[in-house]
Amino acid sequence: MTPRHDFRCSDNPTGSVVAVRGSVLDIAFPAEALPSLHEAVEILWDGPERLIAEVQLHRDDGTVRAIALQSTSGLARGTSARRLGEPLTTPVGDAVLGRLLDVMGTTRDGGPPLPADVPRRPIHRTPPSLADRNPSREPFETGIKVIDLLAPLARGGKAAMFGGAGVGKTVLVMELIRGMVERYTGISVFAGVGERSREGQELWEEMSRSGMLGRTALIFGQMNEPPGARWRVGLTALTIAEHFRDEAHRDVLLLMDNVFRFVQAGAEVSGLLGRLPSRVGYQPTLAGEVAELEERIASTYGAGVTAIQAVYVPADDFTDPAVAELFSHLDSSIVLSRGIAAEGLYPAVDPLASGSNLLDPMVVGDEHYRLAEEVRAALAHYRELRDIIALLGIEELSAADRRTVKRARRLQRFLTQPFLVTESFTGHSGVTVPLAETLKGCRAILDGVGDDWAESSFFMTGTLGQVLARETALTAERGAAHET
Ligand SMILES: Nc1ncnc2c1ncn2[C@@H]1O[C@H](COP(=O)(O)OP(=O)(O)OP(=O)(O)O)[C@@H](O)[C@H]1O
Repeated sequence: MTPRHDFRCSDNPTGSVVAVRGSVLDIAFPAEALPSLHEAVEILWDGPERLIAEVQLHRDDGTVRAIALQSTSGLARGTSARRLGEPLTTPVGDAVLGRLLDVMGTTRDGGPPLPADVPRRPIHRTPPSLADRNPSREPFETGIKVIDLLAPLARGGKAAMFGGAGVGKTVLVMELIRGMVERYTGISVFAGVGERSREGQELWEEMSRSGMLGRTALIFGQMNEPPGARWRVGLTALTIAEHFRDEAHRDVLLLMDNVFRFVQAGAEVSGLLGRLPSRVGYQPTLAGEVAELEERIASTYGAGVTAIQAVYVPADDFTDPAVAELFSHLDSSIVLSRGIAAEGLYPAVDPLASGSNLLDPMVVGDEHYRLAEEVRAALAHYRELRDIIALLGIEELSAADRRTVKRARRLQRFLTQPFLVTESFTGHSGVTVPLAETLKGCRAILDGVGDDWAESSFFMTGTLGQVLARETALTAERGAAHET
């Protein structure tokens, strides 16, 4: 059998397309020159753009089955194909900063093409060995209260936002970009996987407005592109991030929206390749494909890759195999809840379902750890009491339970926060809150400091000081109304 990564091909012999089924091509080659798995093959056609396919399986001694990365519309049987002798490659290095690229590394921002001598790297690589990985984890402060308190992100770690349609994943990822990239001195790489194509353009414009574009590379394979492009675009972005980590020793912030679309594209490819589906119709290779991507997102002793990913949860079903598979690779999981979003409590982070490996007294310290536990306990108790309140009314609760409800509701509201990226449609100016202020505020609420303050004073604001300022203004307003 041909070795998996033997890409030698001395004379680049040509083959011929023998079957075309959408994105899947069967290509015949001379038996002694059969391309290796993952090798790129160029289809020599006169179509609108260069057509590259990646070899996925060997059908027999003389035929490979490959997945095209561009549209194959108009491609006829008998068209010639040429081995490229290497896997798909992407341009890397400083030249890609400030540019919007597709899965092949072609510029899509309307600007000039990249210089011809820009270095390129294959998109398939093995992850760093365990000995080369840096296991140290320090918290990465985001300025978003509920995340810093209950699901702290790790510098050089992996985090994901999970949620069904329209619960605020993209808004949260955008807010993290706004809040973090400004303070962060490293490089950012944004991978747009299978989402709306206008989002790419908007992000590019937003980044150039805020002056962050010079430190960012944007790689897009959106929902209008063929499954091959959506499937491989994550690896392209990751390869660019790895180059900055390994060659320039610079910290990289890798943002991916949306990783579920990567799994979905893999399922489409698997079906097209003729593999039998597995659980819930997913590809039988689901776990391997997710691991191939996630295991490469790693920090080495030279520099770290901090990854923030958005994960769409189909039909709000957290037991979905793709979602469950992704959960197992993360340091921090931020779960967004439809119920909380429906109450207007944004960011709609579920405090009980979200968590982080960093929430350990050895990492965040005793005080933070205990406070997070107390906040969770109060919110969990309130959740239990809600049914009783709905049936019998709050008066039926004991005095202690009524106090818990009062404080839990204030905590819930205190953990909401107006975002910088939503200023234009909510009318609230965005705030970021230092962790120390978040801890101080939660401690005070748990100790009953705000028991007599109006709930609305805690809603969509920043520090406890800002809550108090609102409360004071409200009291003054009430006093004035009373006098007239
Ligand atoms: N923090 C927030 N503050 C105010 N409104 C918000 C916030 N987050 C989300 N929303 C509201 O929810 C809508 C959907 O958010 P968003 O596009 O981020 O969802 P999503 O989970 O990415 O959805 P999809 O899966 O459809 O891409 C926003 O347009 C906005 O109206």
